[in-house]
Amino acid sequence: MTTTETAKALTIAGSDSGGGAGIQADLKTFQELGVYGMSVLTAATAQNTLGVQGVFPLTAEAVARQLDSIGQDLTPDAVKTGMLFSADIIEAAADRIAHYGWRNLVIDPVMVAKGGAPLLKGDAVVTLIRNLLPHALIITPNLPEAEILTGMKLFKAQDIREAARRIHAMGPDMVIMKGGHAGGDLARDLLYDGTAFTVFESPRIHTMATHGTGCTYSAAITAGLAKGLTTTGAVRVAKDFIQAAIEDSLGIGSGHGPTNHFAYRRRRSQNGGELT
Ligand SMILES: Nc1ncnc2c1ncn2[C@@H]1O[C@H](COP(=O)(O)OP(=O)(O)OP(=O)(O)O)[C@@H](O)[C@H]1O
Ligand SMILES: Cc1ncc(CO)c(N)n1
Repeated sequence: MTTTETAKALTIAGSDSGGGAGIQADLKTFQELGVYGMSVLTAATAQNTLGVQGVFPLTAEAVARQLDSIGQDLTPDAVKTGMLFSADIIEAAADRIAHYGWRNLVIDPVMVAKGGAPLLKGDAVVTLIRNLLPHALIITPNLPEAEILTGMKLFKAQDIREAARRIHAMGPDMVIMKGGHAGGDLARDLLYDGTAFTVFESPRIHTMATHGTGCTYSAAITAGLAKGLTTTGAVRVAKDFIQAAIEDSLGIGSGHGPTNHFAYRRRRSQNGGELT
């Protein structure tokens, strides 16, 4: 991106009709961080704060055509993937990402919704590893996803570090092991760049309103990369963004409510700060 251009980010993900996760969370986050958002839809989900009531995937052809429409006219400065659902959609996405040479790829390896509904078919995990991970700048697994990727059980800190090393060996330049699912007073994320570990942590908030935290966090990282931040800078902003979004919850719905995508920008403007 040159300084005169608007930063553009693309999300390749599923729709959450409830608006808290998926494409909707990604586009809201891009917008809040001052980045022009584009979207390639992989599936519609019938979903609310109570759970997932239905999953309706698009064909791989429909995904490939959307990617071509972007690639033939609009070059994203950063790209993220979320719910990809099936092996053939992953193949189409990996093929088009490689074809257009898109950089700054963030993979959120979405597998299961918080209520337990599968968002990735079991037989697609191997395709995700083989076809998509080698193109990634960053992958952001939560602990259950990291367990599926590595076949390990992740209870101890040293095992989480070993899992990060193994996922790094699958191809991404960097791995962020997210700590939302771990216990303890801190929500601690671990960034591994193939050499060293960097810890990003914040006080854990006790709330039901954590629907879409992973989507929002990886979208905020993607927005930062699109604007030309370093990886560490993008993760730092994303951590502040998700912390504010969980803290200032909206009280929407009667189940696991969405996070507050306005919160980070509101706080920045109240403090007289510029957006980073
Ligand atoms: N209760 C919490 N308090 C503070 N931070 C949290 C909390 N839960 C999650 N986070 C942070 O939110 C980000 C996303 O992590 P998480 O592990 O929840 O992702 P996820 O399980 O993929 O989310 P989802 O599947 O709902 O999209 C991480 O930075 C994590 O540390
Ligand atoms: C569409 C969609 N993508 C991702 C998630 C994971 O939070 C979800 N619940 N729904």
